Amino acid sequence: MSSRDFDCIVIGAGIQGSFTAYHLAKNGKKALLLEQFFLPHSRGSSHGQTRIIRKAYEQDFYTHMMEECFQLWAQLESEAGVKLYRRTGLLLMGPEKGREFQLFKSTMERNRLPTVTLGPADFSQHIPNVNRNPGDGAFVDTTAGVLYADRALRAAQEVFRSLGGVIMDGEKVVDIKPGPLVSVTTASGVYRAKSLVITAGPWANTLLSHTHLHLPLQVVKINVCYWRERTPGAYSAGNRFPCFIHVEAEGAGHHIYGLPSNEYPGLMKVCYHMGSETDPDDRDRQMDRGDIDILSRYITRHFPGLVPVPAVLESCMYTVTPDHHFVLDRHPSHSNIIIGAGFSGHGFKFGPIVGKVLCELALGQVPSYDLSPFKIQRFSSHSKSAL
Ligand SMILES: Cc1cc2nc3c(=O)[nH]c(=O)nc-3n(C[C@H](O)[C@H](O)[C@H](O)COP(=O)(O)OP(=O)(O)OC[C@H]3O[C@@H](n4cnc5c(N)ncnc54)[C@H](O)[C@@H]3O)c2cc1C
Ligand SMILES: O=C(O)[C@@H]1CCCCN1
Repeated sequence: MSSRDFDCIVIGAGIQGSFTAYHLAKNGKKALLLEQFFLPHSRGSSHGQTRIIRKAYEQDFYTHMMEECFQLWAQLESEAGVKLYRRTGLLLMGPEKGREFQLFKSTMERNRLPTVTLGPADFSQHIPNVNRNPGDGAFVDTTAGVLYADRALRAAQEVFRSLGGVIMDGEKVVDIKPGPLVSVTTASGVYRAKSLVITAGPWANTLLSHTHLHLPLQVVKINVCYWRERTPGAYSAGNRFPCFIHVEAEGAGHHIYGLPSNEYPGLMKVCYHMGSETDPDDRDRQMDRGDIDILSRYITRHFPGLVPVPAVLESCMYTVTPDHHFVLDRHPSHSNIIIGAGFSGHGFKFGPIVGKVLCELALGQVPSYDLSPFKIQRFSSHSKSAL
């Protein structure tokens, strides 16, 4: 094999591509991970200090993946010798009789997951400094917590490299030629491989256009807001304050969620689970702050211990599918091109499993999980394949 020939090429060194490369290397494959920007960078979806990890989901298929996923995160922690997970628990709140709250609750019950239900009387004892809505139900997913995202991305890439994997950063893919050997062109030349995995985050459709496939993906900019505690530590991980998700919160069309103060002492991250459409190459031209207004009102009402003006603002992007489920599938016309896309703002925690199944697909193996919820076919009325 020449230095430009690989068993598999992965395009995009976000969390999904990095874990795919990691699993390929663990399988003894010669893998190349190509990234358009110099690493690390803050232009995609995987940067930043923290993400939520949880088993609480509306659908069983996500909950089922999390069992092994927690183990794989722990394995990466020990391989890289770095702490990636902090257990905090996750408070799930929402109208008790509402559809979403009931879906979360029933998944927890059906799967017998460790849960603490908080009635109105226990709530303020366990969750101080939060004004609960009358009529809201609340429970805690006790194994949930925080993942240290930047560290995790670096760790997956380091282990990949230590296993002989090659990462080429600052190398933007400008063309893909499908075939039994796929050719991938960057400014530095042409690479070839038996299979190709495309994990390009917000740029998925730009890359897929070289293969005449278009997926119904919406790219949105997320304002990542940190709010100052009036009393430092009032909502801190050290004081056992949990992550939270508030579903169907009044006046908000999408979830509002937060992580305890931890990475930036004295600041709690509280965000809106949606944003406004953006071009990933021009992200910060999108200046919509309607979400911040919603959050300020929410914080005034529910988190009296936070100053309701963001102290720190960062930016990130979601790539959203119509049903908010991922795309984990083979290309409909080229079976050796594998697509991981549309992680819809909740894909980070699944990185180790997404990487595992994309690696399995790339190697022609039967995937370890039922991937039917993630098939491209479900968009048949949306996707335009010119082939
Ligand atoms: C604010 C925010 C909060 C979130 N919270 C959570 C959470 O609490 N829990 C959770 O589980 N998930 C969460 N997520 C979602 C999670 O972070 C994403 O689902 C995940 O990071 C997506 O990773 P990715 O690898 O698909 O994309 P990316 O990280 O965007 O990676 C794609 C990579 O491909 C590269 N690329 C693109 N085009 C090319 C090209 N032509 N050539 C070479 N390289 C290319 C890009 O530069 C990029 O590095 C959150 C996301 C955001 C934005
Ligand atoms: O994936 C998660 O756990 C969070 C939930 C809230 C919105 C952002 N993503």
